[in-house]
Order: sequence, then C-alpha cells, then structure tokens
Amino acid sequence: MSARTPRLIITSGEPAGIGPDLCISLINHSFPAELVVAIDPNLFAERAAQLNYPITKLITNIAINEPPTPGALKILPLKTPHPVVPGQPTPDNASYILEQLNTAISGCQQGIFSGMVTAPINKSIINEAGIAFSGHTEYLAQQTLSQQVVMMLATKDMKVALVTTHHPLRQVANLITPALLEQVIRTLNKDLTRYFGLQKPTILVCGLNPHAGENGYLGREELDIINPTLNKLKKEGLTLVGPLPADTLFTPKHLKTADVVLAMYHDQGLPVLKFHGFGKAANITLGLPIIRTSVDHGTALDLAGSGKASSGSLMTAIEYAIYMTQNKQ
Ligand SMILES: NC(=O)C1=CN([C@@H]2O[C@H](COP(=O)(O)OP(=O)(O)OC[C@H]3O[C@@H](n4cnc5c(N)ncnc54)[C@H](O)[C@@H]3O)[C@@H](O)[C@H]2O)C=CC1
Ligand SMILES: NCC(=O)COP(=O)(O)O
Repeated sequence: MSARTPRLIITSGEPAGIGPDLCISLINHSFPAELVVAIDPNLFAERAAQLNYPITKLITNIAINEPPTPGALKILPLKTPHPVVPGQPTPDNASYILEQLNTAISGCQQGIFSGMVTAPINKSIINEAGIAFSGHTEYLAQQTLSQQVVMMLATKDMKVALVTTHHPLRQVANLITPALLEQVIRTLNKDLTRYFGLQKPTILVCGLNPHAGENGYLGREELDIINPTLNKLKKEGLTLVGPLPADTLFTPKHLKTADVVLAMYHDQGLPVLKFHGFGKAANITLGLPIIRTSVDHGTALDLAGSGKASSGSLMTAIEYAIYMTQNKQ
C-alpha cells in the first residue's frame, strides 16, 4: 500500500441514524485517500435518493491488491437483516452494526485498510439486542486485545483525553486507581508522540473533586491517587501538570501551555471540548494496534434522512485518520 495514499474504511454506523447520510455526503468531497464505506448498498441508494444525491454507479470492487486511488469513494457491501426506517432504530439491525465494526477491525489488522473511521451508533439499541456494549472504544479494545486504550477528542487546537469512559458516575471515583491512571498517562504520552509527533507532550491533568480536593477537605483522590502517580511519572521525565481544579484548568491561561488535557471522566472533559468545537472535532482511540477515529456526535435520530446533518465532524475524523497514517512513527 502506498505510504502517501491511505485506504480508509468508514463504518456507516446505526442505519436509522445520520451515519448513512454523512457517508453519502462524502460524494461531494475528495480526500487524499481512498474511502471505503461499509454499508448496505440498498440503504445507501435509498437514503441518497431521499437526500437528492444523484447516484449513477456504486463501486463495490475494492481491488485490495491495487494501490488505493486518491479521491475514490467505494462501497463494502453488507446487508441489513431488517428494513431501515430513518429515525427508528431497531435491535434487529444490531448484528449489521457489529458486522461493520468486525469487518473494519479485521481489515485494518490484515493491512487491507490503513485505518477505520466510525459513524455513530446507538449503544442502547445494541444492548437491547442482548449484546453488552458500552461504546466503540471499549469494543475495539476488547476485539484487538488491547491492554489500555484512551479516548481523546480533538479539534484543530484542543485535545481532551479521558481517564474513564462510559461508566455510571456513581462508579467513577472507585475506578480511578493508581494503576489505571498510570496506564492511561503512559498510553496518552506514547501515542501523542507516535501519531502526532509530540516528542515530550505537556499533559495537563484535572483533579477529580471540586478545587482538586481542596487539600483533602473536599475529597482525597488527589492526595492519595493522582499526586503520587503524577510524581512517579514525572520522575521518569514525563511532562505532567496537575492535578489542577478542572473548572479553572479549562481557561486560556492554562490551555495555551498544554498539548492535551486529561480529564478524569466523560462529562468533566467532553462538554468543554464540545462547547469549544462541536461538529468540528474527532474522537480518536489511542492505545489500539490500529488507527481509529470517529465523529464527535451521536446518531442524531431527529435528523436522519432530513439533509440537515452536518458532516463537519466526519470530515475532521477522516482528516485526522489520514494525518495519523501519514505521520505514524
Ligand atoms: N461515536 C458514537 O458512536 C457516538 C454515539 N452516541 C450515541 O448517540 C445516541 C444519541 O446521543 P445524543 O446524546 O442524543 O447525541 P447526538 O449527538 O446524537 O445529538 C445531540 C444533538 O446534536 C444534534 N446533532 C448531532 N449530530 C449532528 C450533526 N452531525 N449535525 C447537526 N446536528 C447534530 C442532534 O440533532 C441533537 O440535537 C446515543 O445512543 C449515544 O450513545 C453519542 C456520541 C458518540
Ligand atoms: N462521547 C463519546 C462517545 O460516546 C463515543 O464513544 P465511542 O462509541 O467512540 O466509544
């Protein structure tokens, strides 16, 4: 495969959501990559007609032994077991969603694809089908036998990574252990160098409690867990700042010094990132043996088939995947 032209697989996600719409909108864009969309061709054609996209021909021959064609958009055909109604997801199509992911993962592992970009899925629908599923991040970690993955959302000028991902808030404090924090920071540090060329990234670390625990009077996790872990890693030469109170960490004075912010939990870090750049950020999974980026939003069932969904985040996710394949060290 050419080092300069990646072949990326795009999983179209929940068929009743906006994933298919966003994949269809790729017709109007050209990337320095070959894009292969994992989707039911009938769904692609039906939704394209609904959105008034003229489709003359779908290319389903991926020609994996040929070099990728820059700017090409191809289809990897799969079949939805159940009819798709925009805005109305059904657990009967959960197997189709997982088939997309499994096809993408194995294709990346075999070197057919340089990386995968995922459109959104609805976690609860997959669970309704009787399949325990908390997110792409955790599923990819499990399927690739990865020891520690890290969810990081990135716009062009801000990166926020998470120590914990999709857990009930009640469980979060107990999940933050020295071992987890150490592994997350090591993975983050390593992959910021590996994929983004940051040789010694500055990582700004949030406290867990208000005011970073106020010297133990508002919670002890900073004193007992976060500080000792940061000190251990700082002695090894990592550039870590914190734990800082999360409310004031997210201000320009601190952010301008940081390559990435490490938040302790999902809704500590992501609302700030999304306020800053919803619709133009990518979700990147670090710590995997393959490259995976994703959109920053969900299935937006209210917009499926309406033509009102913005493809900005999918564009950013594809751009980041291309960047990562080309800058990987
Ligand atoms: N990468 C993924 O697979 C993700 C999946 N989800 C899933 O999505 C489902 C719905 O989650 P919500 O919290 O409702 O978030 P959501 O992102 O689907 O929707 C939140 C609001 O943003 C709007 N919106 C979302 N994407 C948009 C786009 N591209 N253009 C214009 N407007 C857009 C929606 O219309 C809605 O008003 C959940 O099941 C959740 O698990 C959520 C985040 C990421
Ligand atoms: N808020 C991010 C999100 O829910 C996406 O998670 P994942 O499916 O990429 O793990």
